[in-house]
Amino acid sequence: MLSVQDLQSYYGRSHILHGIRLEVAKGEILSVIGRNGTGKTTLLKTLMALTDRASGSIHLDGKELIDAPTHRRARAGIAYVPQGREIIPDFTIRENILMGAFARTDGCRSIPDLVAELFPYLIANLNRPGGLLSGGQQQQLAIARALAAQPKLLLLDEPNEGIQPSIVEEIERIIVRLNQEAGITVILVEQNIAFVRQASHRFAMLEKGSVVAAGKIDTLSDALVHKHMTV
Ligand SMILES: Nc1ncnc2c1ncn2[C@@H]1O[C@H](COP(=O)(O)OP(=O)(O)OP(=O)(O)O)[C@@H](O)[C@H]1O
Repeated sequence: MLSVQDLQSYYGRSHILHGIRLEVAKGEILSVIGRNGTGKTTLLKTLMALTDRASGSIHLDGKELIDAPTHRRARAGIAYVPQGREIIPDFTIRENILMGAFARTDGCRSIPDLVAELFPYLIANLNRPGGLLSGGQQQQLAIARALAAQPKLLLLDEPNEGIQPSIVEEIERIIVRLNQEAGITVILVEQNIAFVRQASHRFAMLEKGSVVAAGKIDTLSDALVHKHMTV
């Protein structure tokens, strides 16, 4: 479904990603792991055309997107949940969710059934301002906004960062459900290796902007984790 070849990415003169190669099959969860500062967020941003410059190839279902701006990638079926969530505090929950719907190509600006199924709390509170929600609820809102675009491919950047431990499991369950029940392909940046092992089909380990190990999740050994992730 997604094939990335020789991906280079830059912020100004800083060359951050060096020849990334990735393959993600339809229906998979690919987890991108690695130490802080190795380029995981930059990889997701580059897939969404949000860095200053990039080259290489990003094929989604056979369509080359490397020169496409962000809105065209959204319309091609990629949705992004950024680290820090970036919801608009003064907008209601409904308005925040519907922002995602502008990427739909069928002109429909409604809340999809999947969002209602996964996030009953949000649906019961559609007129509350997004800024009044807890961190975990805001994360749910950011995921709901992305799902309102009815994406094929969802990019999730550390969805459990800064969230109360009691809510983490709920977010994890939602990620697994949207993959297993709705068939949405996911690229997940995640620090929790136990969850990576439980939820993902494949992994890619980054170091200094390059993929240093990748494969089926059962090949993610403790030795690999220790070598590339402990400080
Ligand atoms: N806007 C920017 N301008 C210049 N350099 C940046 C910018 N954003 C990130 N970088 C640099 O790019 C490199 C990769 O950062 P990135 O945030 O992609 O890493 P990461 O693996 O996601 O780390 P973390 O887990 O801390 O989020 C780092 O050296 C960082 O300092």
